[in-house]
Amino acid sequence: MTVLELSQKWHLASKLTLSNYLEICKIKVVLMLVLTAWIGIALAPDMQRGWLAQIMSLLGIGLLSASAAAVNHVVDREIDKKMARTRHRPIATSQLSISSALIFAFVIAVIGCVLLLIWSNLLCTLLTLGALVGYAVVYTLFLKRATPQNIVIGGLAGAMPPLLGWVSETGTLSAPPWLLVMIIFTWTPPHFWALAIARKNDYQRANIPMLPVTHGVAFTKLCIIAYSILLAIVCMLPYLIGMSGWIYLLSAAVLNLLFIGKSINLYLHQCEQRAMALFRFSISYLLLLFVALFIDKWWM
Ligand code: HEM
Ligand SMILES: CC(C)=CCC/C(C)=C/CC/C(C)=C/COP(=O)(O)OP(=O)(O)O
Repeated sequence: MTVLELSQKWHLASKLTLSNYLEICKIKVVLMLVLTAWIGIALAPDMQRGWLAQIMSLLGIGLLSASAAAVNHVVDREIDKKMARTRHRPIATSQLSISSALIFAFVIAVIGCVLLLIWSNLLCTLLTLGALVGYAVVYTLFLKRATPQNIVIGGLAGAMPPLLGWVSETGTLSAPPWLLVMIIFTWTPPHFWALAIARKNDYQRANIPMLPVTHGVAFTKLCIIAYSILLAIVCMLPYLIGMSGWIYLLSAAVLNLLFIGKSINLYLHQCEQRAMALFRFSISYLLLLFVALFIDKWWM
């Protein structure tokens, strides 16, 4: 083998390893979590910490979220092997060993904690660690396998980042960021159940008690409508307490009308593609809602 061939092989192997590590971090989800944490910082009272401290805090929150995602991949490897959507994952296919994944998760968690301790504060570090344990242990190891309410309760961990961002800035707990947590908390069930309807057979095969498996698709669709209405109500709270203005109110009204409309549409039609479309819409919805919160705060 020539030196050129060897270097090409090494290049390919390292690219593959990097993409495996990125995959177990659930990088797109983590980017969304970091975005919501950033809005938490942007809406908090300005503590004159400067942009470097804010970026480092977001990096810390992102690293701890990625660590939680990596642990989820290790804990769920047997389930992942049984589901069409997840059976190509690096740990499920043994492309990445359990020990490498756990060492990786530990190292990035330690770096994340150090960043948060240096650039934010102890309360933010502890709360972020709490969210990590909430997702990687409480949701993944216990709730996911135990009850169809798994994602309702477990959703709290993923809903925490706006509060984490706010606390990284202020060092104290206060009421306004909890409203943002409540928004993501209420958004999570329709976000996930839409996907669970489309992937019902996967969950059935893996023996995971997701709502469409235990209570049927029609009931799950009704729950999605109920949560989308609740979400619309919760979304009004930032305006009602004077935290956000009319740009946010208008954006939230349009987005929620669309969400409710699409949920009702899903109930009225038996079509797997509509469920996937609602799942994808839920992601754009959250992105646009949080961008609207930001624009509302900084353009007025
Ligand atoms: C317990 C709570 C949650 C559950 C059970 C859940 C479930 C899922 C699942 C199963 C997927 C599909 C992943 C895949 O295709 O491999 C997904 C995708 C996604 N979720 Fe969630 N989710 C939750 C919370 C959140 C939160 C809090 C956020 C952001 C704030 C979020 C953002 C996203 C995004 C951006 C994607 C698309 C990822 C991609 O395209 O690769 N999720 N979610
Ligand atoms: C520190 C902090 C904020 C932690 C939150 C971590 C985090 C990555 C939350 C996202 C929730 C999520 C993607 C759940 C899906 O898990 P699943 O196992 O049901 O989905 P899967 O089958 O795709 O793995």
